[in-house]
Amino acid sequence: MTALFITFEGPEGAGKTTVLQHIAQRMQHDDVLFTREPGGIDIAEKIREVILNKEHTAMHERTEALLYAAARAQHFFEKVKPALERGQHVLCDRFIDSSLAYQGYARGIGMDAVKGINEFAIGEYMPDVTIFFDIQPEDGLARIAAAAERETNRLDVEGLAFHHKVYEGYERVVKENPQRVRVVNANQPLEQVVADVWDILSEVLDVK
Ligand SMILES: Nc1ncnc2c1ncn2[C@@H]1O[C@H](COP(=O)(O)OP(=O)(O)OP(=O)(O)O)[C@@H](O)[C@H]1O
Ligand SMILES: Cc1cn([C@H]2C[C@H](O)[C@@H](COP(=O)(O)O)O2)c(=O)[nH]c1=O
Repeated sequence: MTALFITFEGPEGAGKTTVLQHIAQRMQHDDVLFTREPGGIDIAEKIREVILNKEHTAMHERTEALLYAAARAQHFFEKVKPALERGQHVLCDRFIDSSLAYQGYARGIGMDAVKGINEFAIGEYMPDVTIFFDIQPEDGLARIAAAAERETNRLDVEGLAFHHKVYEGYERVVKENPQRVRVVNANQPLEQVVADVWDILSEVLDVK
């Protein structure tokens, strides 16, 4: 079976990281790589620290978009592409759709401009399947606020209007990519969200 690149997307606090942890525990395969953006590899984790640092309030939105794309290029060519070439499926917490929703739509740079930057960064590569965790921003942010162990970052602390724009950006991504993007209701008990994601993965991968 050809190795697949599967990405997990959604607003803040949607549950992507938690669900991925459950999937990783349940999955019996060693031919699956779990990773995340921004980060997943040393250089990209260092870029992550710069982007998400709450003290960096002066960061221009173009700088932000370029840093996400730079982290993506390093992570993609150093970790994701070699894994796919070895035959490993890759499950990645966030990818280019985050840039489209957050930088392209919510920051107002424009989705086409962000596509252009990313085309330079990683070429034409796109995920095979994307699972969108659908939750209203208020509900996701309330989860983060309730999670004492979760440190907030520079993007989390943007106002609610920004997070509503992020959600609208994702709605566009979902509408424009019906073949690639699968939507899961993330505002359900965790076990149900895990089960819904598992059903999609079972359909596209040979998992037990
Ligand atoms: N279905 C759920 N119901 C209730 N709480 C949940 C659910 N899924 C996750 N949570 C809790 O919500 C919080 C945020 O979850 P998580 O960090 O997995 O979200 P995320 O999508 O990765 O967020 P971000 O992208 O903002 O980091 C955590 O405290 C987690 O335990
Ligand atoms: C990849 C990517 C991410 N973001 C934002 C989304 C979140 O606010 C943070 C990442 O934090 P998480 O806890 O790991 O989800 O970065 C973005 O704005 N653009 C992107 O391309």
